[in-house]
Amino acid sequence: MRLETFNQLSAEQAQAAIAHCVAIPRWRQAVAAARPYANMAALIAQAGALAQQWDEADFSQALTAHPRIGERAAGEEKAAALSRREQAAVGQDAALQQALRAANLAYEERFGHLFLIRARGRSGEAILAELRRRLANTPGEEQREALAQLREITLLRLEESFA
Ligand SMILES: NC(=O)NC1=NC(=O)NC1=O
Repeated sequence: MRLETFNQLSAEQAQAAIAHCVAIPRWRQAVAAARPYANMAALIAQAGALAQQWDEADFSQALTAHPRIGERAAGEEKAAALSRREQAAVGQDAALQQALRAANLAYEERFGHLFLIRARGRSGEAILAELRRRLANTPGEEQREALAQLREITLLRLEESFA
């Protein structure tokens, strides 16, 4: 979609146009309400600033739309298709898949929620290394890192929506 088109949509249509970026309705409403955007830089800047407001509740809500790393997102909606593409780099190596499964479980036991990472541009091995590194975080450190990763995924998806 062109940014000019996005600027002219109704509020509901604009929110629907960015629904695949992140499952946080409050953010989608605020990004749509801040239109019109003069250019992509203004959109990304505003979307990023709004994403800085995300708290633990927003994070939990967003996780419902992200499959575990290494697991294929089910369903045909756009967000699932994006997850599959973002995670394509994880590849099919059985040993790596097994190591990711074990590390994901350890992470979920320690932090009580899914491990989230911006997978785009990362190999499966790099993701596993990050997962193991972050396992050593305190809950506070990990909340900050996980929110930052959610922002990266969201802004990447937003950027390519209007590329
Ligand atoms: N658990 C995850 O990290 N999921 C994901 N990371 C991405 O970059 N896309 C996903 O769906």
